[in-house]
Amino acid sequence: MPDAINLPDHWLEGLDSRSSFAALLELCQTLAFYIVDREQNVLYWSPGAERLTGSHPGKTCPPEFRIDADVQEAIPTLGPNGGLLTLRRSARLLYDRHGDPAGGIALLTPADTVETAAEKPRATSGREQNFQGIISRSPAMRNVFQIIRNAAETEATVLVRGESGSGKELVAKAIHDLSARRDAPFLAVNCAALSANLLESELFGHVRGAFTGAIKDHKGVFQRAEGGTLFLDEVAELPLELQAKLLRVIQERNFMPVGGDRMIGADVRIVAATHRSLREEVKTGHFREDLMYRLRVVPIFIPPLRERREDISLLIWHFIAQHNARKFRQIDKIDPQAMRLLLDYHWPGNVRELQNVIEYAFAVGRGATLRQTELPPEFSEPKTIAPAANALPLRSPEQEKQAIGEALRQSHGRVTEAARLAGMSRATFWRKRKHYGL
Ligand SMILES: Nc1ncnc2c1ncn2[C@@H]1O[C@H](COP(=O)(O)OP(=O)(O)OP(=O)(O)O)[C@@H](O)[C@H]1O
Repeated sequence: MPDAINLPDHWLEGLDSRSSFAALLELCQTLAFYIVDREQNVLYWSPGAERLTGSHPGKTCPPEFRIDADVQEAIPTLGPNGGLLTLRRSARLLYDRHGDPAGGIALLTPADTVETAAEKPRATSGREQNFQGIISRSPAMRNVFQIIRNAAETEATVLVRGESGSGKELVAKAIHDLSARRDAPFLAVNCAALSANLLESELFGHVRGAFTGAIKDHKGVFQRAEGGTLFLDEVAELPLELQAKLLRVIQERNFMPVGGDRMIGADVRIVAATHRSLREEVKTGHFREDLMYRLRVVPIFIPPLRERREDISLLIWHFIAQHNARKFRQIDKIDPQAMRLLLDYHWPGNVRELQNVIEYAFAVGRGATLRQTELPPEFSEPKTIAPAANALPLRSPEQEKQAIGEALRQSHGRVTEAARLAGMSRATFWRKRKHYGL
């Protein structure tokens, strides 16, 4: 046991214990520690402890974490990646003012990295885990955060690449919010979601009489985002004729509305995104090479969630906290089997899918514990780990069209929900919907 800490009695007696304790806890949040009461209820589980163990145990202290004596020991527990983790635990009993046991406080450190523990909290400090609303503790994402910070200081065009639901729009928004353009609009357009004509009109606007139905002038997003940032999602889907027009805006900083007769200046920063490799699209003749180079001045790659598994539990608790705040149901514990399934899942729909899974659990379940039975059906099917994409070719085009139509009906046109019902990412859903003319 370490030496006792001797502080002057008269000074200690003059302290307000409540605020002093609160100040101490606040200062130590990045450390992994927790406090239980006499009944072994968890009173406090620090963000550092949540990071280290990958979860919050809820109200009742798991057996391995009980504090009923002053101890220094190694304990095995389930780690953030679902594997077994050995922790070193130093626990102390706490006493009330009558000298009776009132619970305890314990500090946790990874048993095998005690020497480097001093650097660890810095690398995964609370600030780094929530960067402009992007929750992550993975080293790859910390790299992304740094590129966002640097790119935001410039006017460079950014190309974000990542699978559907991996957070590309969040990255674009973060760049906008950190840039000098933050007080001007941030507008997003999904290039896969509209037909070529509608997309042209949405991007560049049209004048009255430009085509049947153009009953009045319409300002496109390039005009409405004046001074701000335009997020062009699924930019690889942009038809070739519109690629030429986009290239012109980037080079000349002006454009012509559909049916117009004068150029309009465009002061807009472009952040584009794609789930495809633009290089491959260039090779197959679907994307202009000159435009690719103009767009990918600063390329940012977001790894899929399955490649940053340390983020899974963090995101689960993040979305649970968001739902808890709505007060319909409070979840403060995840059944270990449910947690194991969540940690092992392949997450083809990335963070959006995880968000939906938590929403599903809140909708179908009750009580303080998230149970296995509250996870969507794909978690009880034997092949949950296989990517959903593998299953798609099993459907004939006719079946697929039917499935998409049915999903749209069931979800009353809510695309995110419909995509989930059809077992596709939202981007794939949009593309296929367009393909089948639904
Ligand atoms: N790291 C993250 N932290 C918190 N929320 C996230 C994170 N990544 C994604 N999300 C949430 O997941 C959802 C999908 O994110 P987003 O729309 O940015 O993905 P995307 O890659 O642009 O998807 P798509 O290509 O389908 O448009 C959003 O609700 C977003 O807030």
